[in-house]
Amino acid sequence: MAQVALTIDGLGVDFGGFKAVNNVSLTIEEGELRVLLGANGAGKTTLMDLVSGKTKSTEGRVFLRDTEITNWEEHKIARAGVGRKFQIPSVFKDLTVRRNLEVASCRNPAVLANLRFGFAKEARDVDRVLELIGLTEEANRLAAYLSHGQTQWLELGLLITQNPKVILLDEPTAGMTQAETHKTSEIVNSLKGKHTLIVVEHDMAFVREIAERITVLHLGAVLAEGNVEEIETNPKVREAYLGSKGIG
Ligand SMILES: Nc1ncnc2c1ncn2[C@@H]1O[C@H](COP(=O)(O)OP(=O)(O)OP(=O)(O)O)[C@@H](O)[C@H]1O
Repeated sequence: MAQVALTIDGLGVDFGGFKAVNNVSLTIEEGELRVLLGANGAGKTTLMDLVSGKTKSTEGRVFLRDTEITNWEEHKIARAGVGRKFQIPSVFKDLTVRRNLEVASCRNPAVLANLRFGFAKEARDVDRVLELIGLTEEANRLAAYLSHGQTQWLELGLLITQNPKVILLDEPTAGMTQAETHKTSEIVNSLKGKHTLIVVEHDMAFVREIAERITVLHLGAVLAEGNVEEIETNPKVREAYLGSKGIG
């Protein structure tokens, strides 16, 4: 049986009487890619905030593998292995793409340990990530000259380099062109099995390209869980999330 990467158990938050997230339970396995879907205000971002420690929960528990991380400080949760990509990139614009990744890899203690044996492994790690995010040809360009999509991919690369146990991606295709969105789906698909990801996304075309298991949130609670077909044909989902228009 696959090892569990993240367990969310009865998690919730009460904002002065309003439960933005209400008794949510999820189990994410190692190497799994889970999509979180839901209409505006369903509680997706708040759930990510509760997992990453940005917001403190008022009920329930969160475990990273076997370690309970409920309501730890945000930086401590990040250090324990929950990596989060926000829409606003934090790349160093006056460094090259490669240098950005090298700097990120030096923040990773495992890579630092390897430096004792020379830089070969670090360089290999950076090359691997460059390939994963499709920026090998841009390696020596300054990050300032990257397109919006490329900057987002580099940001994802910075996260991957730090090798978190779980990666949280909040609307990774926001503001992207169709071509960039498609390339993002290829990148995300290539991460499957190697990294554990939770992806919050609205764009159904993108979701169809990447999704294995989908959890649908509605009014702060889990409404349904299943594969793309099960979700698209689920009457409760169609009614709650999609109105009469259907998914897409
Ligand atoms: N700090 C807060 N205090 C009070 N209400 C909040 C707070 N943060 C979020 N909410 C409310 O909780 C609900 C869930 O918001 P959330 O941003 O998690 O939804 P979402 O599913 O991510 O939506 P979107 O797709 O629009 O980003 C919303 O009604 C929002 O107004």
